Amino acid sequence: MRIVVDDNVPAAEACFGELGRLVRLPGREIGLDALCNADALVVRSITRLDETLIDEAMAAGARLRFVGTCTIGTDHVDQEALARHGIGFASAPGCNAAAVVDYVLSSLLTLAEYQGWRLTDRRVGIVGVGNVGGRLLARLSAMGIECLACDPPRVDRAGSTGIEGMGVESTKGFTDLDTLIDQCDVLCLHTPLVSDGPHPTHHLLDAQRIAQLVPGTVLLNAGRGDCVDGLALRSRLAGPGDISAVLDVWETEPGIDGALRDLVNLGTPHIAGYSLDGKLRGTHQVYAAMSRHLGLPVRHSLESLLAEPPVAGLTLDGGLEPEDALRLCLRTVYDVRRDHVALYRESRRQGMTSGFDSCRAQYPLRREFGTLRVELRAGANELAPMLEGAGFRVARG
Ligand SMILES: NC(=O)c1ccc[n+]([C@@H]2O[C@H](COP(=O)([O-])OP(=O)(O)OC[C@H]3O[C@@H](n4cnc5c(N)ncnc54)[C@H](O)[C@@H]3O)[C@@H](O)[C@H]2O)c1
Ligand SMILES: O=C(O)[C@H](O)[C@H](O)COP(=O)(O)O
Repeated sequence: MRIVVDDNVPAAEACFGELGRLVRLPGREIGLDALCNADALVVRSITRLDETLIDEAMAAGARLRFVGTCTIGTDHVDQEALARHGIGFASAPGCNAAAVVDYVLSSLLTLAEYQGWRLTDRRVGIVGVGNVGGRLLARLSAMGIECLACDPPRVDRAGSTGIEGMGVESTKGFTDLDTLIDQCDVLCLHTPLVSDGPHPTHHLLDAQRIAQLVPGTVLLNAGRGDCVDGLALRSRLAGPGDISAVLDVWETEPGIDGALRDLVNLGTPHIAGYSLDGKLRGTHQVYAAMSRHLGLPVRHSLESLLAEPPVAGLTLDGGLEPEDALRLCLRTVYDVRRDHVALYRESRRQGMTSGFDSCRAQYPLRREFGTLRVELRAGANELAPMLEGAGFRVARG
């Protein structure tokens, strides 16, 4: 069995090695030739598997039996075409959701510091309340931050406008996007890219909605680049310049708009979910699904793949403002400024496309907030709710 695996999938040898012979390829080079010579494919979001490519490969006699994407997003794979050819498919729902929430908190706390405001004084609107948005809602609410949420497909599915079952009380309930735009200081987009149906997300934030953003709003997109009209955002930032923007995802990745990159407050190369924990969860979820598809046992546990974090603990004494303490803890684990600087440096040095991709290919080790144990001395116990809410493991003094 020949398994073609994206270069950027960690621990593939440990997981898939016993299922077949591995061939590593850069994700953007997995095309017709690879499909025609593989029994299974393990990809990430940069490999486009559309209907034409799948049909062409199968018409050319491909023996492909299984495709797995070690990512949450699935808009790069035509699942109907795979099913039509009897090819098994699995993605990795939720695998890197915790890392995306870490990214959002790191970004917002950084902007708050630079611009002189406190996150606890802001109302946050969350668009798309699934694995990522739901975790963000839970963490922000536990930190005492007021949130509004918008997720029309979820409301359709639940048949109500409430927030039942989300375990969150400080949130008033689900509402529509225009209310979020009108009433929130921060707008976080965590929607998949959906082109059709009753709730499409392509240019969900179009020119009209971008014009409606209240001055002072922070717009953060860590869903898919096409959910925001990049040209309209560029005009708003270049013109009045009265809003802030954090972009992890961009239209036309990896060849992103350099003018927009220069205008956003924080710009990163689609790495919000790039914790080692998140990537290994993705690998393991696909490995487990492929094993089941082949009728084989799942021999390796996720825990066996994860090493100890480089910094496991931190001790805090009293006297720190809660948001300063939070910044200190989160920067011990992950500091978004590193990725922002890397994108600017590498895209200037190598050009936009290569710079964007090289930051992702050579991504440094990053762990999740949940790997850090924060020990509080007696006088610092008041910090516990904020730090626990943000996702750290806290031991009170
Ligand atoms: N930047 C990154 O590194 C990164 C990492 C992980 C995921 N993502 C992206 O984030 C997306 C969301 O991830 P998730 O794990 O939460 O997915 P999910 O499927 O668990 O949740 C997505 C939610 O968005 C909602 N939604 C769909 N259309 C909507 C609309 N028009 N308006 C409002 N809400 C809508 C869905 O009902 C669902 O509840 C993924 O599809 C992926 O594209 C990006
Ligand atoms: O959908 C996802 O899981 C993320 O967007 C993913 O982390 C992006 O990383 P890539 O697949 O591009 O390596």
